[in-house]
Amino acid sequence: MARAAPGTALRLRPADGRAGWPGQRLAPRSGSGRETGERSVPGRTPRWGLRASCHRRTPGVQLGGFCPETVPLLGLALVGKVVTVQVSVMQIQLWDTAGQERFRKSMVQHYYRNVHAVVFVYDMTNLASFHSLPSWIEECKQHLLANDIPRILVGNKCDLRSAIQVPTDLAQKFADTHSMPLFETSAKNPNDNDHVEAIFMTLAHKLKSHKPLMLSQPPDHDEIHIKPEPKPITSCWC
Ligand SMILES: Nc1nc2c(ncn2[C@@H]2O[C@H](COP(=O)(O)OP(=O)(O)OP(=O)(O)O)[C@@H](O)[C@H]2O)c(=O)[nH]1
Repeated sequence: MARAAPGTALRLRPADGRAGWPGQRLAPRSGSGRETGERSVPGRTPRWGLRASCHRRTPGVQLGGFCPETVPLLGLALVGKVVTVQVSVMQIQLWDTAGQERFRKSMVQHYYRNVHAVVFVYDMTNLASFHSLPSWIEECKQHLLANDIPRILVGNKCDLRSAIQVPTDLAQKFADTHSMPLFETSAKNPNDNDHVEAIFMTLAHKLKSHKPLMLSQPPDHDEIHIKPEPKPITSCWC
């Protein structure tokens, strides 16, 4: 979602693969025909765990698993996911960008085109990542993302309790100031997988109510049926 701040941009596209989506151009096809892939684009301070959250680089995987990635992302990672929101089906593309500045410059314009939502991700064990959030919000503004598109704030690595540098009340205050729900989670802790998924389901709900980009096709597989919208929490799920 602007790179979720650091982070991830979400685009919705019809499941029938109609033209006009950047991901079509960029993403290799998986066996199922769903798109997953990666390409270069902007990012944030590296090593915040966004990739692990998005379970990138593995076509067809579910959101929420942990990828013990140790190599910095050099470009853009794209994860496709089909979700069912109430009676609607939508395909979500999560665009994870490189954390390193030098990989961001050339792709930044493309990256912000047709973004429908933003997940701002910071590393709870890295205060600098939290402090850079305003610059990511500003970057979204500069690229003309509408102020009212769905945005959420995610603190990752809450499993590293003894290393936490960003207290929940500080993050909550920031989230309130910017009218975003706050989630604190761990991409690593297997018990948190559902919670990571719940975060994206919250976003799906927000997207549904924000823009009726629902699909008419029934899903074939790899779908999530969701119930009432998960509530953001302000405490660690570990
Ligand atoms: N303990 C713990 N480690 C995590 C978690 N999420 C990610 N990591 C680790 O943090 C490192 C960075 O994770 P990535 O997902 O690659 O981070 P990134 O923000 O995408 O980094 P770039 O690819 O450089 O943009 C990896 O070694 C992950 O294994 C988490 O929730 N808990």
